[in-house]
Amino acid sequence: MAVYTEVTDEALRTFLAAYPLGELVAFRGIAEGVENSNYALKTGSGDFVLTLYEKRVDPVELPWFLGLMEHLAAQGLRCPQPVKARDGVALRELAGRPAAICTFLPGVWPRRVRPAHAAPLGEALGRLHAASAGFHAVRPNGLGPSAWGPLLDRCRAGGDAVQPGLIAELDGKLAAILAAWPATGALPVGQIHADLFPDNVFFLDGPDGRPVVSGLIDFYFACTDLLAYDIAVCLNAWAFEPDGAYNVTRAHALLAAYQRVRPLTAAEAAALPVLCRGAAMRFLLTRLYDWMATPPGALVTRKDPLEYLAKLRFFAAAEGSAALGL
Ligand SMILES: Nc1ncnc2c1ncn2[C@@H]1O[C@H](COP(=O)(O)OP(=O)(O)O)[C@@H](O)[C@H]1O
Ligand SMILES: N[C@@H](CCOP(=O)(O)O)C(=O)O
Repeated sequence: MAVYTEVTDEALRTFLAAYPLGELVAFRGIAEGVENSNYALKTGSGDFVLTLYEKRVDPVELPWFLGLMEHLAAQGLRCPQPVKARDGVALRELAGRPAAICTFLPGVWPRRVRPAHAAPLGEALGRLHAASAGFHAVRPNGLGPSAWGPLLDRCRAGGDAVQPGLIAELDGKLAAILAAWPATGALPVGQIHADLFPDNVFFLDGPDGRPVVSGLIDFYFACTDLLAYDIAVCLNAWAFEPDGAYNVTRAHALLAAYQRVRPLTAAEAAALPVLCRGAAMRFLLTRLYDWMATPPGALVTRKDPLEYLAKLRFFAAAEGSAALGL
């Protein structure tokens, strides 16, 4: 479910009249996604995605997100490119919501991650970081280490009902992560995606049948943070098998392909284990909070926080970066 705001044909036609995109040919709501309302749009000029930004996105931040996507697309990265209306403005309003049209990307996201996805993903992440180097506006990570304590506090009352002993375990693990977190200035910083999960990476089959990245989407958690933290997010999201086992071969392929674009510094390589623990903590906490805050019967499917407890435990026990595939 991800159409929270309905758009009438009439409102859409009036909205589209501001753009040089030709006549509306087809229009349908996209069921996937959780944050915003997305519509697939076909006009005389081609295929587009119309997004109406819902309550969880702060409208003040939208120019930063759209500016980053515009910058990355101009650098040749395959990501949604915001489309400007005739007056040069991409961020507009529709049905009482901030709204924007972006280019539609071909491909599908992998429902089942395979070893062959790892190298193209690593390369795409490296390219994203390289392409973002010229984008200088800063957006602090609202879900970075300083947010984890307050988020854990908000889960304190109900967390142990999800799993007995959970809150005490997270208190201990969070304290250890924060104590080992890299000092400011120790690692390279840049624009990161921060949520590059399989559902945000589209693939097509290349000429040899191997998957090729056809697009990266959903930049609405993007921020200015440690580049290597983005790798840690990807290892969390892509390197585990459905049975919970860490696939070190797949992780190695991801890391090696990334490093062909941007080699890691020695400090980044050494910090990888704590960055992976931090990324596991971040997704565990947001899932735990959503798990407790989402009322029964809500249309959004809740994501399992305990999947990330298992990942956090794995990273806490792993010995060094080599055990993670570096
Ligand atoms: N530029 C795009 N090109 C093609 N499909 C897109 C594009 N943007 C979004 N989508 C589709 O919309 C779905 C939800 O988008 P997403 O940005 O993940 O939403 P949310 O932020 O609400 O989670 C995606 O899974 C994809 O099917
Ligand atoms: N990737 C996060 C949830 C964010 O959802 P998205 O649909 O905006 O990518 C998680 O798995 O917890």
